Amino acid sequence: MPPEAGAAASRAPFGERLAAARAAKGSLCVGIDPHPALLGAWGLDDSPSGLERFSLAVLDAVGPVAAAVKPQVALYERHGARGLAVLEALLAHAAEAGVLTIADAKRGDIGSTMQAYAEAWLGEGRPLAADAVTLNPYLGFESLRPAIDLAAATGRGVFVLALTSNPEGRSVQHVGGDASVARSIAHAAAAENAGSAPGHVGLVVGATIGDAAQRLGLGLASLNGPILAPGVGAQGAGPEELGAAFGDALPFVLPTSSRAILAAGPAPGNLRAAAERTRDELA
Ligand SMILES: O=C(O)c1cc(=O)[nH]c(=O)n1[C@@H]1O[C@H](COP(=O)(O)O)[C@@H](O)[C@H]1O
Repeated sequence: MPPEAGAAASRAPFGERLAAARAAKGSLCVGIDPHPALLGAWGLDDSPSGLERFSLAVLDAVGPVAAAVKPQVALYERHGARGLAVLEALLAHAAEAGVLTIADAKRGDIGSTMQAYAEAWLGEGRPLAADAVTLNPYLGFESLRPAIDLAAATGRGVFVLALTSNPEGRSVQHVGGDASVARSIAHAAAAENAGSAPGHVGLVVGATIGDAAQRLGLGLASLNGPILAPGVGAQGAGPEELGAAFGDALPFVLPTSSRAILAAGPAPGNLRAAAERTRDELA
C-alpha cells in the first residue's frame, strides 16, 4: 500500500462526510478567492500576510454555515512559496475546525505525473492535501485514475470538470452532440460511483449552463455523487438558473459562490450573513 493511503481507515468516505456537513449546515460552498482587488477592498496588502489574514478570516466567518470552503489555488500560487504556505495553513485550520475543503486546482496530466498531483492534493500527510480537489479531464477521464483511486483510499473526493460556467467551455465540452465530451465525462463519473452511497467522484457543472445538461443527456440525477455548481453570484446565476440547469438533480448540487460573498467582508458578521443569505436563497 502506498504511504499516501496509509491512514485510509481513520476517515469516513468523502460522500458520507459531505452528506453530514450538508445536513448540519446546508448546501452552500463558499469559494475562498483572494483576488488582489478584494484584498484591497478589505484594507489588506496584496502580500502573503494579507492573504493569510483574509483566508483565515473567511474560514472563521463562513465555516460554521457552509458545507465546504473552496480555496482557489492560483490566487495562492501567485505569491510563490509563501502563498502556498498560507494555503497550507488554511487547510490545516479548516481540518482542525472540521470544515471540509475543496482545493480548486483543476489538475489533470498523463498517468505517471498525475500520480504526483494526486499525492500532492489528496495524499495522506501531504501538506496541501484537502478533502477534495477539482480535476480537469482534458487528457481523458482515465488519466485521472491515480487521483480517483487515491481519493477513495483516503476518504477524500474529486470533482471532475464536465460543463464549466464560462462561455468558452462549450467549444470543447458540447462537441459530439448526443455523444458529447461532457456526457462521456458524466457517465464515466457515474460508473465510478455505482454501488457506493454516495460516491466520491463528483462533477463540476456551472450554474450558468442553461439547459445544456438536459440537452446533452448528462443524466445528473443518476450520478450518485456531488455536483459542484460555480457561477452563482458574480457570474450571474441565482435560484432560477440553478433550477433550470439541474432540475431533478438539484438535491445533489453544491452551489458555490466566491466574490459575491467575499465582497461583504471584512466585518465577520457581514460575511457570515452574506453566506447565510446566499445559502437560504438557493435552498
Ligand atoms: O472548478 C471551479 O471551481 C470552477 C469551475 C467553473 O466551471 N467555473 C468557475 O467559476 N469555477 C471557479 O469558481 C469560482 C467562481 O468565483 P466567483 O465567480 O467569484 O463566484 C472561481 O474560483 C472559479 O475558478
